Amino acid sequence: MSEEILSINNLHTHFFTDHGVVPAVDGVSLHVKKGEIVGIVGESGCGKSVTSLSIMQLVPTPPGKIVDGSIHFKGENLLEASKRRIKDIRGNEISMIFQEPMTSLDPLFTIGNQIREAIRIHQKVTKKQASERAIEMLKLVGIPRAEEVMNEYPHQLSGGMRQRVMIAIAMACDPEILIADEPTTALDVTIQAQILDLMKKLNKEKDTAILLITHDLGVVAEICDRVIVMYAGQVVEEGTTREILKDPTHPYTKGLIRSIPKLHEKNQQLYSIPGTVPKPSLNMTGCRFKDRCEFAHDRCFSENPELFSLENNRYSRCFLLDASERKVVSDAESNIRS
Ligand SMILES: Nc1ncnc2c1ncn2[C@@H]1O[C@H](COP(=O)(O)OP(=O)(O)OP(=O)(O)O)[C@@H](O)[C@H]1O
Repeated sequence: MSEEILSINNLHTHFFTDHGVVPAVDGVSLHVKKGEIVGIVGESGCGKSVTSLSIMQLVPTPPGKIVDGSIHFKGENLLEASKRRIKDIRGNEISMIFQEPMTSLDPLFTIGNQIREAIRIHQKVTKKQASERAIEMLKLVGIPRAEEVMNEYPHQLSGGMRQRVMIAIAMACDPEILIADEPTTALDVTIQAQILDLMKKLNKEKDTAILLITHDLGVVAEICDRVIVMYAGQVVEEGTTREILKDPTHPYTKGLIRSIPKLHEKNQQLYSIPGTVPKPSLNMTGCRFKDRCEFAHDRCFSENPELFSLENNRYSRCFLLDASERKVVSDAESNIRS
């Protein structure tokens, strides 16, 4: 697991609206290796979806525009690639699945039709060969009665089954990387667990890298090797899932972890981070999280911290990480707890 296949550097994607410029993605860098599962996590409005849409150049233009940065896929800068090349990569080398499969599937066409179509766009195969591949894919994603389901319409399937179909379509051309934007959010927990298991299985069997976008750290904990925490258009923390969950350094990550309900605690008081994610704007000053941060001090209001590099390939955007100030975090925390 070493070859880097996706590399985003200093990406800036803006929306030019009547109310001003929204820097939805503001200097994001992220890297995905072959076979790796990387999670992008953050609350609604943090810029997760716009980051993933930027990769496939699916940001609505206008009002959106990638204004700076680079996106390399296996060494090729996608921002310099032709429209034809991007179309060829989409659904072939890089596939995407979204939250609500009903809106991605066409209600007027059978499941078989839609998978066959997805295969034939990218591969020179006969209709019969495409049908065989489609059935093989439906079986791979655990759809019972695959042959019959080929002739059914999306509304005849449950939400979980529709999401499996979407994964089958996404995986039909053996992509190098699957971008999954909140793939389990619309599903109930047991189905959610099955879909995550399926993604894990496909990742293992096919060595497909997965970029998983979610607001749910519980989902990240289930399947991701590494996690990138986004806040108001920027990366605020990055590291292995294990390290981040065990020892989060950014107050936002700490808040997200505190918000995960504990299974075995009776009468627990559910925690939520006070306030909401600010709408990004070009004239924001200071740390973006300062208004919701219990540790914010003067410097946080005047200066936006850089993404500091820590040990073990970890990164965090917080002044409290300075050796002396780090102590302040622990002191403040122990005061709060006592
Ligand atoms: N078409 C658009 N026009 C203007 N602003 C937009 C547009 N699309 C997204 N934004 C803004 O970009 C920012 C990032 O949005 P994005 O959808 O990437 O967030 P997210 O973290 O994926 O949230 P969610 O989980 O709700 O999808 C938000 O402030 C959002 O309002």
